[in-house]
Amino acid sequence: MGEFELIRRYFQPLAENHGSEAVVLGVGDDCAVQRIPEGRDLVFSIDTMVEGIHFPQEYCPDYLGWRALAAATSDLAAMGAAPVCFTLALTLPEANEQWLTGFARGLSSASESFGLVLAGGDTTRGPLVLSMQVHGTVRRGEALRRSGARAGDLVLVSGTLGDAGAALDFLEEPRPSDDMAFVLGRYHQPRPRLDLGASMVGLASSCIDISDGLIADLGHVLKASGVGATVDVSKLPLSAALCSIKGIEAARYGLSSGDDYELCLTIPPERWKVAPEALKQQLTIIGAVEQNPGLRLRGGPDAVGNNAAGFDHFGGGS
Ligand SMILES: Nc1ncnc2c1ncn2[C@@H]1O[C@H](COP(=O)(O)OP(=O)(O)OP(=O)(O)O)[C@@H](O)[C@H]1O
Ligand SMILES: Cc1ncc(C[n+]2csc(CCOP(=O)(O)O)c2C)c(N)n1
Ligand SMILES: [Mg+2]
Repeated sequence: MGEFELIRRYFQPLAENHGSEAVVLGVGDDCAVQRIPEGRDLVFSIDTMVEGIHFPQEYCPDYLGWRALAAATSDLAAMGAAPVCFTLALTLPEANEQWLTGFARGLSSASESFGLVLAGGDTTRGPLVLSMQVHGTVRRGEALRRSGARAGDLVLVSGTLGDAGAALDFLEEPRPSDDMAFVLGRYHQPRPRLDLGASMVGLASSCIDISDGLIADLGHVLKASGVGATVDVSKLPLSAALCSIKGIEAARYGLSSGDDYELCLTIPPERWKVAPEALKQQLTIIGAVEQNPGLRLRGGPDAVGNNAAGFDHFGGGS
């Protein structure tokens, strides 16, 4: 099977998954063409996944297709953007039909589930690496940014934290318990918080998605906003499964492990008061923004440290 046959067989069908009026021209030409509606801004981002770094060697291709698109799409959720389309740059060691079938299946269900149509890409031979560029739109000037947090704002997170990080210990488990199966599901099939992000436009003062752990990602918000915060570790939303698997260590996972793709937002208290009940139910208040720079943790077990700098691909060297 040649390069063009591979694209036609496995990826062309995704381009026809669900027509989007915004994609004027998709797979097959030198570029795709996207039309931006009047009064909206284009929001776009690219993320790469490398075998052995972001996913294990010999990883299930169905999960890989889903996870790679979910991780990239989570950045659209963090900006409050509505999803439109994505491009896929895929480097493969070989054209294995069984692998490609699984990968295209996982990618296709993620693309339908998140409402993003495949608009183009690039296919090359080499070590397994994939990059996805996602495109969305948001009302002009209203994209949620990292830089808008102000002293007095509440710090909120969606869902539960630490599950996907805990799953890394069980990726090879032949007979996982129910608790293990729960955290594994959170690692294999993360669900970017697109609806929540879009609903927070005009309400949140800042937003980031948690790909790298709460301490690291909230740290990016605080730095970009020129403020600090105190987080009450006893308020962290932790799943029953994580608590049962990790016990006293659960809070450490909630603070510093990545891959959950939940949102961390800040919001002025007067806006929180009038926020719709349906939004409040998806979020947990974990702390408050302060003038004094830096992140302070209180209310946690003694074992909890504050030094989770996040994953740095070039850190630790000279
Ligand atoms: N090679 C690069 N060239 C230009 N800008 C870059 C490059 N790498 C990263 N950036 C920019 O740096 C900023 C931070 O990137 P980073 O990848 O850490 O954020 P993220 O995608 O939200 O997080 P994650 O990749 O952990 O999901 C982004 O604005 C990104 O566009
Ligand atoms: C097999 C395996 N080992 C470790 C991890 C954890 N991990 C790797 S990179 C990263 C941060 C985001 O990276 P980037 O900044 O490049 O987007 C995280 C949380 C994983 N997901 N899979
Ligand atoms: Mg990135």
